[in-house]
Amino acid sequence: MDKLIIRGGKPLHGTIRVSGSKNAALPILMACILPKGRIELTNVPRLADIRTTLKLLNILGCQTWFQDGTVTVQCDELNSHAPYELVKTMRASVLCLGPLLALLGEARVALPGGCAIGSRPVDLHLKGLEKMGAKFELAEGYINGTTNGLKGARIALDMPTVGGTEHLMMAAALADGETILENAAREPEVVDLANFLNACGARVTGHGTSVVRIQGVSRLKGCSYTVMPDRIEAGTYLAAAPITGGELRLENCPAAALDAVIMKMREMGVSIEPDGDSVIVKRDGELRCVDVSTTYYPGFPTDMQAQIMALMCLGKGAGMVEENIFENRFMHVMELARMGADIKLKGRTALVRGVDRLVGAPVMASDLRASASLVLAGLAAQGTTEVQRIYHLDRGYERIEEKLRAVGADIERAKE
Ligand SMILES: CC(=O)N[C@H]1[C@@H](OP(=O)(O)OP(=O)(O)OC[C@H]2O[C@@H](n3ccc(=O)[nH]c3=O)[C@H](O)[C@@H]2O)O[C@H](CO)[C@@H](O)[C@@H]1O
Ligand SMILES: C=C(OP(=O)(O)O)C(=O)O
Repeated sequence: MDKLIIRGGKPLHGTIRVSGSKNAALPILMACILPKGRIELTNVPRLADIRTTLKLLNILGCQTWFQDGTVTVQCDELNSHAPYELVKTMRASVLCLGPLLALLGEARVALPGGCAIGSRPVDLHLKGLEKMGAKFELAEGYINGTTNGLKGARIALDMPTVGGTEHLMMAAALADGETILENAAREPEVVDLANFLNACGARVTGHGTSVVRIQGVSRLKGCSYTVMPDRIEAGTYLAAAPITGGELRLENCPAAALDAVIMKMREMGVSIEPDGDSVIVKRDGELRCVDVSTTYYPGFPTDMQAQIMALMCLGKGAGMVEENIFENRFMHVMELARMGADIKLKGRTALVRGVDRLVGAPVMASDLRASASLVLAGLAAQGTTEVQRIYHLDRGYERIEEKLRAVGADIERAKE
């Protein structure tokens, strides 16, 4: 297992290019099952989750090639079994269920894993597919699904689930008739998937609003498509400049998709100025603690909660961080405390009181964004921080230590 060793206290200066979005690329790759014909995706990040997805596509019968950020996929003969070994590491792999049902009328997909941040059921995915005419049995950790043909339906989601909205959009793309998704997720990655499906010949409208309409078509064709930049990777580097007292230019930064994060950071005393497709970020006076409450897009994203908390650890005053999406997404709190942070946890809320300094310590990464918050804290801390179990980080951050080293961080990867 790898760990990161960070000797902190060095202000970061320079340019970081934001990679393609993991959370857009994963569902788009799963949707590559649907079209007949070759698909070329550019701006795909080199991440553990992408490699896992490509392996899963191979097992499902697709041919894949991945070079220099471009993935080519061709799926001719499909088979319907997604095994536990691959699905367990990555929740997004459950998204192959709907496309397989649409194309083959049957699918056997292991119940998914993913980050340990809550129970993360897929009941809304299954309920929606059932409304479209699928039947499911759960046995031995597998979802066994069958259908005599998916049919368009009106589906009102109990909550605007991102994966659920994506899953049902994919299945509906080849269903018979119109599907209307109400209370749909509005996240930019949902919009990116809809744009990809439309580039393949699907008829999706309303994406980016809470009512998405999908008029089923009989077949989809191949296409070329560029994946959107990663708003959460960008947000993490937005925090890296002020936490170290440096100044960064982030190229290819999806600023519009980061509105809520940028507004909060400005409230904290961070200057973020757009410059074409880049932003320039630095501290603007003293850092201040603020209140943050995670919610659905366009609100403050849960995937940035741990990183903004790391930044608040060094702010003046106190602020409340409320986590409203996942019930167990505060695993970074204990680790940040080991570095000298003052955080009190009560249920879904963390009270952060800013301290003058953090001190390096050995810490354990528990999930993807918790790991990112520990790296940020380590960059700012005095002394050496060792972040253990960084395989979580490798799921979502492309070449993180290279990118940070290039802007002046003292960070290296070593074996645990
Ligand atoms: C690969 C990917 O894109 N992951 C993102 C996606 O995850 P994911 O798609 O899993 O997140 P959802 O929006 O589905 O989950 C939101 C909430 O709904 C609950 N829920 C969801 C589905 C369901 O069938 N039943 C149910 O109860 C979940 O447990 C959670 O509490 O959106 C999350 C919320 O923005 C992000 O944190 C993840 O980074
Ligand atoms: C929680 C995340 O990913 P996943 O849904 O793949 O576990 C994330 O990207 O922060």
